[in-house]
Amino acid sequence: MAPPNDVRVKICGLSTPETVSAAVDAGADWLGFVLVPSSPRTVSPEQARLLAEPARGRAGIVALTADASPDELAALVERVRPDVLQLHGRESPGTCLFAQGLGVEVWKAVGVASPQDLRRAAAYSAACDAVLLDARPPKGTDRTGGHGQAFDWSLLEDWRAGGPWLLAGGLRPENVAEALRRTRAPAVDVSSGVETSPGVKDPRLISAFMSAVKSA
Ligand SMILES: O=C(O)c1ccccc1NCC(=O)[C@H](O)[C@H](O)COP(=O)(O)O
Repeated sequence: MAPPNDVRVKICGLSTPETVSAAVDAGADWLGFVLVPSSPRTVSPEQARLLAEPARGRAGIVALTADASPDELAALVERVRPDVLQLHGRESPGTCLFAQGLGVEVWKAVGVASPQDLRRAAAYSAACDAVLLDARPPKGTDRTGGHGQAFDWSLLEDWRAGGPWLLAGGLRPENVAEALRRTRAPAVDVSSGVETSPGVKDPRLISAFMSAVKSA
């Protein structure tokens, strides 16, 4: 059997103590809390902080927001005390730099559907700590992530990242090994693929996803 690899994993959209604990026990590197009101996974800053508390020091705490103002970002950092702010809207590189000044790591999500999107992602590398490549949201929705849809991984075949990055979008226990083989991603992010319905995480799927990554 091949030795476990060092691909890192973020489980996103956690909203119960049981699934936080399942993710930590399965070896997740980061736990994501969605602070976007239109999401089926949304939690308040206070809920995120309470849910994260038992996991601090065992996994990185990621607070996810979209198109928040500078004041809102500062309040969110104060109230949740995350290790990472994931900006999942139309934030500029300038906003990423501002968020870094709040004393947290900043990850910028970029929707990918074309080589041009990858060039856009490169423009963020100097302004944030990591870029998260995700599928673009389906037309007609203003929710920018968590749709369980993959983008065309062949776009990444000749792509060279300008810095740390994560692969997201439509990953599941059944397809994550293929995604890793085709994209050589150093880290992956999953939400819908470890749920039984939107917003309802399943500890068994979390464990299956982690095993699929580690044995890829
Ligand atoms: O998850 C959400 O509901 C969400 C809402 C608004 C903005 C971003 C959101 N999620 C961002 C994530 O990091 C997801 O994990 C990522 O989009 C992958 O989701 P999925 O394809 O469902 O695995």
